[in-house]
Amino acid sequence: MSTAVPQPPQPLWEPDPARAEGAAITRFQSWAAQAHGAPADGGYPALHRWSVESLDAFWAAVADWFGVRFSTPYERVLGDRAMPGARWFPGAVLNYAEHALRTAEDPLRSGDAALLHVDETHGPEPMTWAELRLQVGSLAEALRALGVRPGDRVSGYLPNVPQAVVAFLASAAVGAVWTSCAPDFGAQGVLDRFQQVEPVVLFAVDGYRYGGKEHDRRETVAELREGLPTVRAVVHVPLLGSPAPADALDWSELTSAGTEPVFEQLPFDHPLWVLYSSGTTGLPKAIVQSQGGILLEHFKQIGLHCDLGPGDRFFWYTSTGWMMWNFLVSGLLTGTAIVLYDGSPGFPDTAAQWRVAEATGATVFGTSAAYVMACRKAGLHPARDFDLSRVRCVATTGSPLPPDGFRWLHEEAGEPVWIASVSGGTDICSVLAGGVPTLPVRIGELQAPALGTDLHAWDPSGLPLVDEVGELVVTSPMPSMPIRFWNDPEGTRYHDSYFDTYPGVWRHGDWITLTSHGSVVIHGRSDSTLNRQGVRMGSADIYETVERLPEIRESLVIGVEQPDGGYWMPLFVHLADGATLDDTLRDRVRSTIRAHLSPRHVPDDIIEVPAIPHTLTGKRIEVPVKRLLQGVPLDKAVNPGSVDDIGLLRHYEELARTRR
Ligand SMILES: CC(=O)CC(=O)O
Repeated sequence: MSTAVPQPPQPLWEPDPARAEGAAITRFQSWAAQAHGAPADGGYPALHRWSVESLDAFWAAVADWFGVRFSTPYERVLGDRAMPGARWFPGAVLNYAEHALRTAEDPLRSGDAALLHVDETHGPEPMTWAELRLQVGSLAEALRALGVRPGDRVSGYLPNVPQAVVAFLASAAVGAVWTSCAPDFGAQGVLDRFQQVEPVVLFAVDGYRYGGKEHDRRETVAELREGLPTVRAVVHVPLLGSPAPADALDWSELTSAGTEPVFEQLPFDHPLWVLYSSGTTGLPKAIVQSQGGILLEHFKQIGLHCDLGPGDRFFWYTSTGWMMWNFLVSGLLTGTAIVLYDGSPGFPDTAAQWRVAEATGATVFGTSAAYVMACRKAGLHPARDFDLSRVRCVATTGSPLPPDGFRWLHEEAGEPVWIASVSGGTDICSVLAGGVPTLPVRIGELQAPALGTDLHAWDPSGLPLVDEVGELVVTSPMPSMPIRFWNDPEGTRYHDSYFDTYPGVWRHGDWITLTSHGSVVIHGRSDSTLNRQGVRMGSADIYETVERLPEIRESLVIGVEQPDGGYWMPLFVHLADGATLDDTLRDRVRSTIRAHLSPRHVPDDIIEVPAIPHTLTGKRIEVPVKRLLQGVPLDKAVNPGSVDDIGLLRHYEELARTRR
């Protein structure tokens, strides 16, 4: 039997040695070797090992390297390392927004662009660091005058526009807890989120432009106001130019006083924002991350892994309803200008995002793997048709980038472009594995686990696997892990979301392979969360909406990753007596979902089934159905003893066979 170690596949791309030498991560390693005991040799693998074996030294080094301003110093790096419940930097006091606006204090930089706003009607409109700082300062003062205090929630029903960044930073400056939804969410979707956290202020647009059309949202905003009795003030953001309703405050009046910001000094674990992640049952999880935890995690990820700094322009196509928006805004931490594109990814044509990258001089351009595949399918030639000479990295997320996506980017996105396929999520508002500017890129692989991320692939009994598919686990705490879920006083939902499979160990819910050459391959969700174009959606939302229709007795929605990188999201319906699944009913199902949730929630197919299978405790069976649809045989996909009617599952097994 041969014991030869498998040879890694040939790299698709390797960093230019001079570039690798100058990368922040290389300089960080040399400095940390002197100042914090990091290994001077062994490159990224050695640095990564040290970062997870010496968590305290690593995170102290990150804080030092990025010059984190602790207005009261920390007593220790990790007070308690139990998961959940790790205590980071006890005693430390700071403010996230102060760091995001630091560049404005530099007279040589304050006149540079901090934000570049693009929409479907205009090219880049800059806002300088000085302007951003004063707008944030003015709005923070206005929020205080409205009685907003640290810990109060401030909500935004806003697209990806400068006003959203200003409102978030002003909230963080005051110590309020930010939360946002994109305006393509229907009223019920927003209320399911915001009602959980009881905001005192609502920033809301009158509408937005998307796909060449204006979408008036004033009626939805009225519904939100009705459904949010805790809101004391509504701030009207007139994107479509409509006047403020009589009882709403005017955006420009609150932001034009020219006031220097006052940054509330807050404990490290003070909540910064609430993000939402939809599960399979109940309301979306309301995930709370801390000011200090996000500050350090994003400094590391943006400064070291994305290699972003002053002079860079960071564009990620996102909406305010996805954590990539929060990640994008953190580009400001490293003095980088961020590109806010508020529009359709495919308007006026599929090339839209490349056009934005060209127009803004983006140096790191992030998008979804699905967009890359759409460009490939449309036969685009971005580097031929646009000046992408400034783009040095194209990053993708949302779903694993398929091998053809790597090849296409390598050929069509300009030479030599670094392809960073990254994966993490809302739960940590960051990246667990992805880009490293000093490592080679191999087709279909994420370059490596991120620094400070003790990532492994485990089998069901908790044994580590290499070169085999396992559950993605993180065995040491990370600062951006949730401090808690909102309205989860005992921490039960938080615990059950990540820690019920392997006690004390974070189970992320992805199937991965950790390769023997140190890279990571992601195979998709190991639970049944729907994840379409990077946006996680709860099946529960869809059931709730569809089953309001009298013709639908029960439903089941599944998201299936396809071998070609696509995503198939069928909705199975068990009809009420006498109902027929004809085109009229199909249209009604689609339009109900579109109106109450969003266009993204609309299924690809609606398929009638004789009944929906359940567990013995009455839960709809999603994961086994997904596995059946992926071709796993019935006896491997489900334990028959746990199902109310095993015969129902044969239907899905058969469907998978006929679809192949
Ligand atoms: C970084 C990510 O993992 C983003 C996502 O797909 O949710």
